[in-house]
Amino acid sequence: MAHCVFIDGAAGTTGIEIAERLEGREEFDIVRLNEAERKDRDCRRTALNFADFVILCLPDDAARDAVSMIEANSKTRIIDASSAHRTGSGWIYGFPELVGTKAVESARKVSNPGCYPTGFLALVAPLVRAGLLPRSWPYSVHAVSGYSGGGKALIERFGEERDIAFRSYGLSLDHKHLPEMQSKAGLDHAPVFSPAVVPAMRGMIVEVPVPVAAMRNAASPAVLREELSRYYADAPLVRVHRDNPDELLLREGAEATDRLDLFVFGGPDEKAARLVAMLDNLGKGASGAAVQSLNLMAGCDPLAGLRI
Ligand SMILES: NC(=O)C1=CN([C@@H]2O[C@H](COP(=O)(O)OP(=O)(O)OC[C@H]3O[C@@H](n4cnc5c(N)ncnc54)[C@H](OP(=O)(O)O)[C@@H]3O)[C@@H](O)[C@H]2O)C=CC1
Ligand SMILES: CC(=O)N[C@@H](CCC(=O)OP(=O)(O)O)C(=O)O
Repeated sequence: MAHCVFIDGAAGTTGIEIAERLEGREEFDIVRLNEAERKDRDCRRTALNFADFVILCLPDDAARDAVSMIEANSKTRIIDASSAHRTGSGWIYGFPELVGTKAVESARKVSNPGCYPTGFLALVAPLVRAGLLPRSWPYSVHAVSGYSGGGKALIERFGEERDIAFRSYGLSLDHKHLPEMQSKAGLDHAPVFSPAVVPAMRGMIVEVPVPVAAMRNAASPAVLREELSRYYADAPLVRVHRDNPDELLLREGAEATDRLDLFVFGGPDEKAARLVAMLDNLGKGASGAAVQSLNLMAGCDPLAGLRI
């Protein structure tokens, strides 16, 4: 029998992309609310408690409210795309490559990782765990994202202000992704995070500079690359590149992808490295990750509906 799935926030950027990935899949029946119902709490409450799986594609407060509407003894299992529960207890962090597929398969409540943390953690967490990068280093993260990362509001803004070439933000140094980056990588300090948006619909580049020669207990770039290759050898969505390109490009009209590409660039003297992740903020950074977790929770082909 098909599993019943309710996407709360189905009219938003992430929700639409999840529905596209589930289109035509026989394993799932999608519960749909019409325009008049989709923000009605009673209609949502009914759907939230009726569905086998609920995927929350809502702002944080609305996601918390949705969770509060699910009855304690309900059979409903939850995937929350918002940042409301990422470091919350009782929630499994929906990054199977880092937490293990089994943890996601059996979870009742999964919190989808943030888009920037997906890139940061994919690079740093396995290396810190392996003792090849120190926990105590004050890391920094530089990242650029396509404007769909900011949902409908930012898509609309970039549609109107066509002269924005680069938007640096997070300038108060309290970006909501910091707790997740620190805790899931097991770091002593939150990184200094410099996010920016460029006039491309989707895609992102997340970079962590590591001055290995100046760090205690840090391995060479070649060893870091080797460890990432080993760690992700059986991860079908993640590719660790051995042959580094001369440049990395985000393209305005980039196709959707659920892949995560990782690079370790090292200088000729191997004294420093640039760890770089490229991904689609709406792919492995949001909707693709939600479908990946749903596949595991529902016992389906782990790659069904994903674009790799
Ligand atoms: N965009 C991205 O790349 C990523 C997004 N996320 C997270 O996913 C979540 C959704 O983001 P995104 O899709 O980009 O945002 P959007 O703003 O594009 O979509 C949010 C949707 O939620 C609806 N909504 C808001 N409040 C309620 C409510 N109380 N009840 C029902 N529906 C409601 C909105 O309705 P309306 O259409 O009327 O405004 C909208 O359709 C957010 O928490 C975001 O941070 C996570 C990773 C990446
Ligand atoms: C470009 C842009 O605005 N990006 C969003 C993050 C998108 C994301 O990962 O969202 P959540 O963590 O909220 O789920 C931001 O910086 O707030």
